[in-house]
Amino acid sequence: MNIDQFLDWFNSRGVCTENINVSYKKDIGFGLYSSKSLIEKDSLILSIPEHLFIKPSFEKSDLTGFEHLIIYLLEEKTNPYVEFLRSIKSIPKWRFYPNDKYPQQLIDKMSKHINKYNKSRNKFLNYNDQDFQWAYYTINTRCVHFDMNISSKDQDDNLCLIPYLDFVNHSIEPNTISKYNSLTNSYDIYTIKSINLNEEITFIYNPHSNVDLFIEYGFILSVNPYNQLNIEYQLEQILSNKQIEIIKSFNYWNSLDLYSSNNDISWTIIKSIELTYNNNNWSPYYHPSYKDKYKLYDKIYFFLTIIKQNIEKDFQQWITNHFTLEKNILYNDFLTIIHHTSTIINNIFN
Ligand SMILES: C[S@@+](CC[C@H](N)C(=O)[O-])C[C@H]1O[C@@H](n2cnc3c(N)ncnc32)[C@H](O)[C@@H]1O
Repeated sequence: MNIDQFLDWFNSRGVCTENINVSYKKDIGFGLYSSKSLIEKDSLILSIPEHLFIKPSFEKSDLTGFEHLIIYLLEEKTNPYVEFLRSIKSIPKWRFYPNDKYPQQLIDKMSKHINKYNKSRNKFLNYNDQDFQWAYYTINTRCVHFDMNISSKDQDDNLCLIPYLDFVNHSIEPNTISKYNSLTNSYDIYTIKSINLNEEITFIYNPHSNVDLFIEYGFILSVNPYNQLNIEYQLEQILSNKQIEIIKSFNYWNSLDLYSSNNDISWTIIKSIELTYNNNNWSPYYHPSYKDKYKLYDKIYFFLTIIKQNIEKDFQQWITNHFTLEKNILYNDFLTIIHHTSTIINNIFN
């Protein structure tokens, strides 16, 4: 089914789309664009009624809501929206190149992603790989959060697919927000800026870093304030197993990320680094002693130097014909975070 047939069907459902055009662009795929000369800020531009949502059925209790939606896509043969979705490619590009020597920062998250994928894949062995991949990634890249009013608060149970709303692309400087309206039982899009003719309508999916966007959706942004650098495996290199156990026992082995826009460095990271030189008087609760201030400063600085060297090495090894642009952007993202963190450290200690 092509886009015009889908839009004919969708328009026959009675949704008002007079403010909006659907267009296709090479790098971003389909998207929604303003068809009015000017749409004012705070306008309701699209309202999709709940009866058009595709929600998980929860017929089988061993499946998550996400997996129920996969079954729906695989089994549904008459819904024109599902027919149309079959023509859209949603599989992130890196899944086609498993032999690239990706940097550790990507590998850690890719492994988590693949583990989750395989867990679902093993529950659906009666479908072939190609169909399953299509259904899995269609849900993964297009569903939205929706409170199903069930006891489970797991995000994989509280989601749905919303035809047409799923044409909206992601931006970190969006011109709309979308939310469920429980008075009208519809998912609504409101402008948060005025929008000119032909301007793309965007919202922010989530404050995703470029690594997350690359892995989950297959694209990255040239500028992204939500970038982060996970330093778990780097900390594992400077801490002994016993020290890691201590950190974990206080529930500090989490939020081990450096950020490109935060103006602080996380307490759990400071405490982890302090432990490398202060085994005897270390306490999880108190600030590092003032007299050791410069020691801590030196250790953090040294640690940042090691992280930088590891990243440089990792990216040199990532020889790729498929991701030249992504490689450059991600490399610069990480160096920017390290530089930003150095500046924070300087401000804290000097
Ligand atoms: C919810 S769909 C949006 C509609 C989609 N473009 C389409 O062709 O149907 C999400 C997918 O759109 C693409 N996308 C969304 N925002 C993007 C962006 N800022 N840059 C590049 N691709 C984007 C990615 O392929 C992502 O997996």
